[in-house]
Amino acid sequence: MSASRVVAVLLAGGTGTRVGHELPKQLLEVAGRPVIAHALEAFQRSGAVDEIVVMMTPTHLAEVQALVAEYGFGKVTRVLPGGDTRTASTRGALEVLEGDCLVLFHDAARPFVTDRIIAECVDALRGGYRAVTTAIDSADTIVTVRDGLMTGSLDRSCLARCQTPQGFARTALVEAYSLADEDPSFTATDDASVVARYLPDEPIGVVTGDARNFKITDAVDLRIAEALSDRP
Ligand SMILES: Nc1ccn([C@@H]2O[C@H](COP(=O)(O)OP(=O)(O)OP(=O)(O)O)[C@@H](O)[C@H]2O)c(=O)n1
Ligand SMILES: C[C@](O)(CO)[C@H](O)COP(=O)(O)O
Repeated sequence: MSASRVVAVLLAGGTGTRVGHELPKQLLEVAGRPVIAHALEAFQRSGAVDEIVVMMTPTHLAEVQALVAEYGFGKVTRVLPGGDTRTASTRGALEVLEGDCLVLFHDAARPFVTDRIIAECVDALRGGYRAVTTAIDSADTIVTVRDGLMTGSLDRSCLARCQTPQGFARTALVEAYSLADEDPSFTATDDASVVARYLPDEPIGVVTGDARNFKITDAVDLRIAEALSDRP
């Protein structure tokens, strides 16, 4: 097992357009505290994590700095402005991280990440994987749609729905993003897919996720989160 330090990066640079509030969704309250505070609490509590960096919507850095102080999240070393896209926020974090650290990227919009998931992601990296994603089975059949018409369906036995954290040896993710820089058609909605695409020989471990670790995406998800927080 390597002794590399583990940095959790909370990706909180979005504005939450689909939720539709004026405040970014990660600052909206669920069970009496901001969504991002729930996620921060999990990484603060985890014995597997040494340091936390937050990539926040540039216009709302002060709110996060204030809540870090209020809740005493002592592992948070930096609250930095996120980029225009999720991957730009990831790149921003990679620019400030150094050395052979292990990095867990987590959506601040997933408040109910569990201790087990965090620990298993770190174990997988310490066990030798240079990339790992959290994922759960899909209960739904996934189909392809074009121009409003269903064009086919995918074999569900080899599909999974990605959650976060996604973890990496820092150097592996830097390498993948450097190759992505040379691709004019680059787009991605998560980080593990960047490794899958640009470092195809790199095995990517899969940690079993949890239905509670869902992403607050639409307004209804705030109500679901509120209900779940009453029933652990
Ligand atoms: N420029 C961005 C965009 C998103 N994120 C973060 O990535 C996670 C997943 O993104 P998403 O759910 O799409 O959040 P938003 O971009 O805020 O939502 P929307 O797409 O509805 O605007 C969130 O924690 C979000 O804050 C980020 O760090 N930087
Ligand atoms: C990273 C992610 O949460 C994995 O499911 C997802 O891809 C983020 O997508 P979003 O459109 O930025 O919410």
